[in-house]
Amino acid sequence: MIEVENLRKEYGDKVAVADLTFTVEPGTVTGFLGPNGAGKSTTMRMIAGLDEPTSGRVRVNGADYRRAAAPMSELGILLEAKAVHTGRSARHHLLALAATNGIPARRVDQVIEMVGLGQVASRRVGGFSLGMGQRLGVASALLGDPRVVILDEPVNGLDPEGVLWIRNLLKALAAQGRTVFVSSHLMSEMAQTASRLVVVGRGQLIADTTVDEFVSRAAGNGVLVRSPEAARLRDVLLRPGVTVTSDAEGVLEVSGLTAEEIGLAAWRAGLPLSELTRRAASLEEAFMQLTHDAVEYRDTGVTGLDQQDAQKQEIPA
Ligand SMILES: Nc1ncnc2c1ncn2[C@@H]1O[C@H](COP(=O)(O)OP(=O)(O)OP(=O)(O)O)[C@@H](O)[C@H]1O
Repeated sequence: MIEVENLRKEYGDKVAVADLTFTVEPGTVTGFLGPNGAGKSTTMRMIAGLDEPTSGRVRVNGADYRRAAAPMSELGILLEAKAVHTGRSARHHLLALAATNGIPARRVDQVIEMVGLGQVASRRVGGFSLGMGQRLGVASALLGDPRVVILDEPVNGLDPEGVLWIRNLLKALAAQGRTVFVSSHLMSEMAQTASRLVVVGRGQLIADTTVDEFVSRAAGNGVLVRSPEAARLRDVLLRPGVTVTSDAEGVLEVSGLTAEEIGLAAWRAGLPLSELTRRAASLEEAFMQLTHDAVEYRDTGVTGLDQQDAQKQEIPA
């Protein structure tokens, strides 16, 4: 379990993380979302004890992680992908890490197999592709068989097979009862991997909830109804708490009623239906709506995530 309490990080005048409080529970994958510069990496680094908070505190498995007797068995972390320039082989890299942390050498072979690097374990890490480097990073994070796993943008630069592999790995780690906390810009990927979300914007908490509840908060959830008697149907459906809009003749967008309730109401009124489709906002739509005010780097007219990502590349590191 990760407990974050009133966590704050200031860099001079800049408040990177503003009094964040949330808990990440074991047994599920929790996604960590937020626009660029929202404070995700800074928060993850503070959880891992790599950055000192300005104030507030973090507990990993109920204790101060930095004082743990065997830190690698408490927490494993994969930070944002960086090229590793080393002449060592993957196996030697992991063996060195294991030796300094009192981890038996046989565990190195286990993690190498687990991440699918068996064929290339004796190759120089400096020549690894980004995907192979990510797998090595995951192997390092899992080396101590940690109860808590934190991964910052683990699917960055991975091909579809690598993305699927990460997704299944994270779910398997959570199913083993571990705490899995993962940041990603890929909303569709997060929707398929995480069941809970912590969403931040400008260093502040926007949501700490399930993926389903987060998506249900967004506008765009409703039922599309097509009927040759749309105007009469609209009168039948309208009541307090129900919204009916129409952009085209014969088509209604209804929110506040389920498809079943609409179908029953139409049948009772003797009105024909030619379509009844439940529409759910995607996680991406929900994210865009609910973090709209918290986007730090925005040009006028920019609304899409892809454009935000493009901007991210323009921001100096
Ligand atoms: N070492 C630092 N010195 C000064 N400012 C920093 C430092 N590290 C981060 N920041 C600032 O703190 C804010 C939060 O950054 P952080 O990298 O944690 O965000 P993020 O949510 O991980 O963003 P991204 O999704 O773009 O990686 C940003 O405005 C960033 O510019």
